[in-house]
Parts: sequence; structure tokens; C-alpha cells
Amino acid sequence: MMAVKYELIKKSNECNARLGRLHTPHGIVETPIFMPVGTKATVKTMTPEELKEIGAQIILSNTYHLYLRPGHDLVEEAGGLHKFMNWDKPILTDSGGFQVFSLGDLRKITEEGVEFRSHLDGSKHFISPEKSIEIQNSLGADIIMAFDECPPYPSDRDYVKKSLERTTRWAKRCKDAHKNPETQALFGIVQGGMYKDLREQSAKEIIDLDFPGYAIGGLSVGEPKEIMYEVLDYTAPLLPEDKPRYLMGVGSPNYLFEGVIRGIDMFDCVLPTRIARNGTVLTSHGRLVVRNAEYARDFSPLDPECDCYACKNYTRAYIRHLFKANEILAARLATIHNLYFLLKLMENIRKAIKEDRLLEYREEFYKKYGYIK
Ligand SMILES: N#Cc1ccc(CCNc2nc3cc4nc(N)[nH]c(=O)c4cc3[nH]2)cc1
Ligand SMILES: [Zn+2]
Repeated sequence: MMAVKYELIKKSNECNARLGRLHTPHGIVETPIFMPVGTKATVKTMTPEELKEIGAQIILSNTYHLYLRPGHDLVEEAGGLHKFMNWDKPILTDSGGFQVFSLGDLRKITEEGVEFRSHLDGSKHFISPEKSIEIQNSLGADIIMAFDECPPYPSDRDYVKKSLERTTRWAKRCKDAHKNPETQALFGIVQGGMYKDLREQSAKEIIDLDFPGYAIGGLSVGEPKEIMYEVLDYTAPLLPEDKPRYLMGVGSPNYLFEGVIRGIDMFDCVLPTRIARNGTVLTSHGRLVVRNAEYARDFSPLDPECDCYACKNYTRAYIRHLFKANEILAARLATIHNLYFLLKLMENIRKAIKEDRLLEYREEFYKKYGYIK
């Protein structure tokens, strides 16, 4: 029995977008989908009930963080991540590679794995592909990610080539170490930087290992959006049509539209939750920094066109006041709104694909949001 089965429902007749369903041990996910990020076994400020209320279908958590604290053995003893955090829908865990490179004090990358110091207490650690899979097997997520290296941007061609070839060898080791393929789907990750031929090489090598789903890694690392779109133009179509395609670390409205149009099914990003805690909200007319003085006497909702709990019950003036007073409710209301905004956007994108009007919807959204003057 496959842990995750992708069902292609409909292909757009105007671009590479598609509607699908991801069948997982913890339920069905309608795609294209945005996954809220719950790095340390919580989507910051939200209860699982509130996440369901706003339409979250699947959430992401991180191997690196949960290994360091509270430890994957403790989570396993608790009955796994679903039980530990009281979330009974699907979970995806990232493998730790990206987090080690971007968070830990990286000591050394060798063929064996990565040596690093914890960003918490400076203690020395070593994660190998086998260790990453052992941790993810203990956490018990429905979808787990291969341990890979995400090269920094920019990186020279030779470094990217050597790195992708090691990532392929690590992917094979992950597959061999994976204990529960029938209940946890291991996705491969395609690397290759911003080089077309290296993306083709990585895609071929990773697809040859045969995974139930594929991620495009190595993007959303500071490259200009035009470069990301170009890499997606030639990489997404290389991935099997009958498997889910996951673009890692992407989550602003334009990136979601452009990814879906190029055939991506799954997205995750800390953006909506992180900027919410800093007092910035996403609205149909662009970003709004609600803590700014101009909203002190603005008694309208964050977004008049939004029907989320925050927009139905509170005003910009009140939420600005909460931020200025450093009240915890500020972060909660802004988070509820931002996640609802992106989850609702994905629901509208799915509807537009169904009605063959995605490009028209994109135009309409971009004009209102301010992407197009
Ligand atoms: N606010 C905010 C905000 C913070 C960070 C980001 C960039 C996230 N980008 C990103 N996450 C990634 C995770 C990844 N995980 C793995 N295993 N491999 C990747 O290549 C990879 C690439 C990524 N690129 C985007 C927005
Ligand atoms: Zn709202």
C-alpha cells in the first residue's frame, strides 16, 4: 500500500496548472495547496482547531528543530508528532538539510553528512541521511523529505554540480534507510542551482531513484523572482505528471500563482506567519503594516473583502493598539488573517483552474494587489 497517492483530477487547458488530490494516511489534500509552517510542532499562535477553522489541510514541521528540542525520541514516546501536537490531519517534515545550512553553525559537510553546532546551545551534532530518516521515522509525518544540500545563491557551477551529485547519493541512502515506506511517503528533492543542464541532471538522477513525490529545492534562496520562474519553466515539466510536485519555501501570492501556472502542486513558507508577528498583513490591495500610525483611527477591518475571524470582529485601530501594547492577541489575529488569506487564495486558484480561468484570475488579482500598476 502506498503511503501517499496522487490523483490528477484536471489539467488546465491554458497553462501547466493542474487540480489534484493527495491521498495520505491522515486524509485527503486538495491541490494546489499551501502548507502553514509549524517548525517546532506548532504553527505559531494557532491551535489545531483554529487551523482547521481557517481551512488548513496539511502542515509542515522541521526535523532539525525537533531533533534538537525536545528530541525525536521524546516525540516518538508521546506517540508521534500527530499525537504530540494534537493534529490529526497530514503533516510533512523537512529533512533538516536546509535548516542546518541556514540556522546551525555549520562546521563541515562531508560525504558522510553534516557536522554542525546547535543554534540553541552551541553543542556539536552530526546529521547523516540515515540520521535524518531515523528522526523523521520517529516523528511519523505522512510525507518526509530526503536529506539534501541546498547550495547558497549564488554558487558557481562546479560547486553546484558536485553538490547535486552528493545530494543524489544521499537520496539513495535515505531511500535505503527508510523504515516505513508504506505509511510515510519519502519525497526526493531536485537540486542543480540556477543551471539548466544541472537541473536536468539532478531531475534525471532523482527520478531514476523512483519516489512517490518530488520537490524542487535550491530555490527561494535570494535569487531574483525572474530567475526562479525561469528555473521552474524548465524544471517542473521534467517531473512525472502522475506524482505531486512540491516547491520548497515559497509562499508570497505572486510566487504561488507563478508556481501553480508552471505545474507546482504544493507550497510552504513561514512568510505569512512571520510577517504577521511583525505587524504586517496581506490584503487584496497589497501588504499593510497595521502597526503604522496611519491606522490609529482606522475602524475598518484589516481587509474589508476578507471574511476571516479577525476581519469580521476587529478593526485596524484595535489590532494596531494590540501591537503597540505588545499584546499576544495582536500576533494571533494577524496570523489568523494572513494564513486565511493565503489558504483562501489557494482555494480560489483551485476554483479558477476548474473553470479554466486561472490566467484571467491572476491578472485580476495582480492588478488589485498592486503587482501590476
Ligand atoms: N518571512 C519569510 C521568509 C523566510 C524564508 C524564506 C525562504 C524559504 N526558502 C526555502 N526554504 C527551503 C527549504 C528547503 N528544504 C530542503 N530540504 N531543501 C531545499 O533545497 C530547501 C530550499 C528552501 N528554500 C521565505 C520567506
Ligand atoms: Zn481577514
